[in-house]
Amino acid sequence: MTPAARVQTSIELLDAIIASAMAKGAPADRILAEWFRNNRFAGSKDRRAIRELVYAAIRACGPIPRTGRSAMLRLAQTDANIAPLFDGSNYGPAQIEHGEEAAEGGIAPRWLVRKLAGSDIEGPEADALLGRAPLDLRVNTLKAERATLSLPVETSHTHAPHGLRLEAGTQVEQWAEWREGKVEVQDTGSQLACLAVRAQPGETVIDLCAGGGGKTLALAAAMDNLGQLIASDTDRNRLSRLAPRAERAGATNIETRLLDPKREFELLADLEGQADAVMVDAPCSGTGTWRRNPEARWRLDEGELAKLTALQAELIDLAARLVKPGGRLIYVTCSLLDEEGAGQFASFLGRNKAFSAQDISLPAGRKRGNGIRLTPYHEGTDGFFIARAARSC
Ligand SMILES: C[S@@+](CC[C@H](N)C(=O)[O-])C[C@H]1O[C@@H](n2cnc3c(N)ncnc32)[C@H](O)[C@@H]1O
Repeated sequence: MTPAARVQTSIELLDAIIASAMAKGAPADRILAEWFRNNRFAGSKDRRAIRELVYAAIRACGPIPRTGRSAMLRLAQTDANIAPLFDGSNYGPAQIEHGEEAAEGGIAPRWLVRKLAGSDIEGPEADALLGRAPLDLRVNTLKAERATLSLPVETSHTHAPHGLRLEAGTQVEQWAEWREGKVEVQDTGSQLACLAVRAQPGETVIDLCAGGGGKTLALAAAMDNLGQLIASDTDRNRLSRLAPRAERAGATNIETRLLDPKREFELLADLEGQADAVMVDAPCSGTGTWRRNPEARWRLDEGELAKLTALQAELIDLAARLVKPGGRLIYVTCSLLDEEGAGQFASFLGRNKAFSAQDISLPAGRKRGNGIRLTPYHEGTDGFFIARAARSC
């Protein structure tokens, strides 16, 4: 493909991504993967260039752009190589018309920029939300040790005790060490969140919103496969990904429970007041993970955010019912908005006097409210709020 044809293809893909974001449909990476699958004429260099262009254009626009072309024009304002490719050639984009408008730049839609600023995420903190995420691994201590594991590429240690960092884009899934379950792909922030659980061998631990089980696997390793680890979620697809991952990781103490939305407690009733620890890795706006999903900024609106904060409150209250006297509740969110993090947790403590916040000391992070905040700018991780509370005996 010519460079101009790559730009035109990226514009068309951006149109599809914008439409999908407005309809809350497939995410950008799925739209790209499908296009690459259906258009085999695009070689690996084309695919890499198109992916770069699409994501750079998404990052360059704050509010949702009207069209893919206006998004690409916005990118052209910051990258001088792009405007000359609007050359009107056969497969290239039409020439730029005089006065043709580019999409608006910025970090996010304005209402969200205001909310982030209200949570002290502005300036370089806000800019870093749209940076490029590195690739982090967690060494699975059920099968290997960080100190002795040898891997095909150079890695550096992260703040997490079993964390390794390597160049983004490395195809770790092709390594024998990955297939053998010695390493898992997991952001250092997620690893630190699991550390805050302090899961011990022999305990009863519940990962209430386990999703595909990224954190469950870290908890199984911390428990050395001893004790009861319950992974629950309302999403059948996500939860079903856990079994093959657990098998590869050699994690043998996990029980999955698929919950019914609004009737979550029914399937957990036998655990009422029984758990040593319950982690709520709550569904959230994901403002801390925009480095990986920059178009997620365009999917969120104030109504959606209000629904999420209400659900988070319900899930913390549900978790509290499962914690035994003397046990602990760990609240985690990959959002940097206080209403989903420090504020949400403070409200929980306010309405539930049996719980008191515990100081958590993690190898990285700064105090925020009753918990710890991690940000891409300061800690180089995804953005997280992590807090722990103990139930009185
Ligand atoms: C932040 S994600 C969890 C990520 C996961 N813990 C991991 O480390 O990969 C939040 C999860 O909450 C789940 N969820 C949403 N509503 C829920 C509910 N009512 N009860 C339990 N889980 C819910 C979502 O399906 C999603 O998997």
